Amino acid sequence: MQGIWTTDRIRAAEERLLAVTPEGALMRRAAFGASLRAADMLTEHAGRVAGSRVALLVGAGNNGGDALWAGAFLLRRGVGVTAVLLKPERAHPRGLAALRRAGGRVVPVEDAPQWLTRADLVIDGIVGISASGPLRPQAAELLEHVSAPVLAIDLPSGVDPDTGEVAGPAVRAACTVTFGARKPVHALNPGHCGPVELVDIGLGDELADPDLFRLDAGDVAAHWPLPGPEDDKYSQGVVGIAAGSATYPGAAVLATGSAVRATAGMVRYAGPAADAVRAHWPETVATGSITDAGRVQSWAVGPGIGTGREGREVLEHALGQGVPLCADADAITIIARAPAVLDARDPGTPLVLTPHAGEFERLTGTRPGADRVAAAREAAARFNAVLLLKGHCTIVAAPDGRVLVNVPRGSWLATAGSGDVLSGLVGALLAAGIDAWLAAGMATYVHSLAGLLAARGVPTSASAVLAAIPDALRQVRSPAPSNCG
Ligand SMILES: NC(=O)C1=CN([C@@H]2O[C@H](COP(=O)(O)OP(=O)(O)OC[C@H]3O[C@@H](n4cnc5c(N)ncnc54)[C@H](O)[C@@H]3O)[C@@H](O)[C@H]2O)[C@@H](O)CC1
Ligand SMILES: Nc1ncnc2c1ncn2[C@@H]1O[C@H](COP(=O)(O)OP(=O)(O)O)[C@@H](O)[C@H]1O
Ligand SMILES: [K+]
Repeated sequence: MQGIWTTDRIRAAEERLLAVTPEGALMRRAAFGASLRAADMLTEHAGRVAGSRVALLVGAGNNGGDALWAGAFLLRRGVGVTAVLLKPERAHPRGLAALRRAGGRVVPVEDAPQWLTRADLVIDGIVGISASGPLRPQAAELLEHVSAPVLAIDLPSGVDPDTGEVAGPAVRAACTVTFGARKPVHALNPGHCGPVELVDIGLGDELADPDLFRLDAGDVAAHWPLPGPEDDKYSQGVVGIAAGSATYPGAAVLATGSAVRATAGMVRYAGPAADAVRAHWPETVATGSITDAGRVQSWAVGPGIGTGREGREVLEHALGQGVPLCADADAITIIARAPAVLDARDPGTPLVLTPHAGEFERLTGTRPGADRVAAAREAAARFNAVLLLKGHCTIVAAPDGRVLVNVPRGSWLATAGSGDVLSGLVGALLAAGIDAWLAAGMATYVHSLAGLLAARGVPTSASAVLAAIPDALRQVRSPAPSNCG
């Protein structure tokens, strides 16, 4: 698992490390890493390093210092570097001296447009982890003149470091180079960060447990249930799906199908769409009513069941079975309207709730807001459930405070029915006995990878996402190497 630390924690760790490191050493380490990345970008976008032109946007803090030092390193490689100082009197003194020594040009903000429009690459050192609020007007105006690719130092300026919120003009980076540890913004706003490269500055020993996690392919591969020599169809966990209706059988077909694709264990379906489910997935055991469904090790309940009395009875019955349960879609609305339905649950039995923002509001009374991690964490504690908050970046919070963030692979899953596919995946993993927080995270990871593989660059559908689950699992089990992102 990748760890992610909030800026308070990073700052505290940096202070401890700074106290035992020669002055300026950390910044030079960080800036040297940034200059290597900048050189790669110049090769990629301008076809050369020596002879290319870089503009630095330099704010008043250490983030600006990083940019100045990176500029000094690039000058040594024959790059023409111009620094635009937003607050000349507060520019990092050592960084500025290094840039000048190396032959860099320094210009005031008024002259910036001509240098920005000519640049092959812009380095954003406006603000880093100490950013507060939207960009100040002077910095915001400068961004209007940027057309070259941007390398963000530590994080894209204008994006909140801890929540990823954008409340005004902000840098949209082609790539971000960060130092010491990943910060929440990198997982919560991948669209503004671009691929994120981590430069080691020796912070590791100063960082304790992460605040957030991000799963990688290895985590998913290590825990994904595969049949072993001793297994049979029951031993891997039987998942029950209660979804769909006679009028809307699609949700049932999608949720059941994704459970079928996800694991080798048995899938039971219970509900009014049994005929449609059998027709699509002959390997399922389908019945018309949840009371005849037989034993399962988990339930996924909700997509398309309706929010009336029948839906409520189905949910209550499933909650009363004492097995882990994923409540999605209509099941969430039922809980929101009649929280007493949860009385049927044994509080020790794992529950996963999978709201999108609208369902979250129904459930809790408020929109998730800018700090989606805090919102998901609070709701997880309040409902004593794993709370999977859907969206471009999906947040998975456990009632004990653990949170993971799924960094999406594009927006391909913004298509009708893709949530039904997710609930089948979660249900299947719960049946295999996997910790509910991890199960929800693994399901989300594979769901977004399946979305990418289904789309291959063009709009896709929930059925295609479902069909891509096996390929996603194959890829997870033998991932392509990557050092960025
Ligand atoms: N402390 C360390 O050991 C290291 C720090 N590093 C760099 O230092 C950065 C943090 O530096 P600082 O704590 O000095 O602070 P920053 O450089 O992140 O920002 C502080 C400055 O930005 C201004 N500012 C804040 N919000 C703004 C906004 N919305 N619009 C415009 N200006 C705004 C403030 O007035 C202040 O002058 C990191 O992000 C990283 O880039 C790296 O050099 C690695 C080592
Ligand atoms: N812009 C987006 N980028 C990435 N994933 C998205 C985006 N919009 C939605 N998703 C994902 O697609 C799924 C949609 O689920 P849901 O809202 O329940 O839709 P439906 O009810 O149509 O199935 C969720 O997993 C969500 O995280
Ligand atoms: K920055």
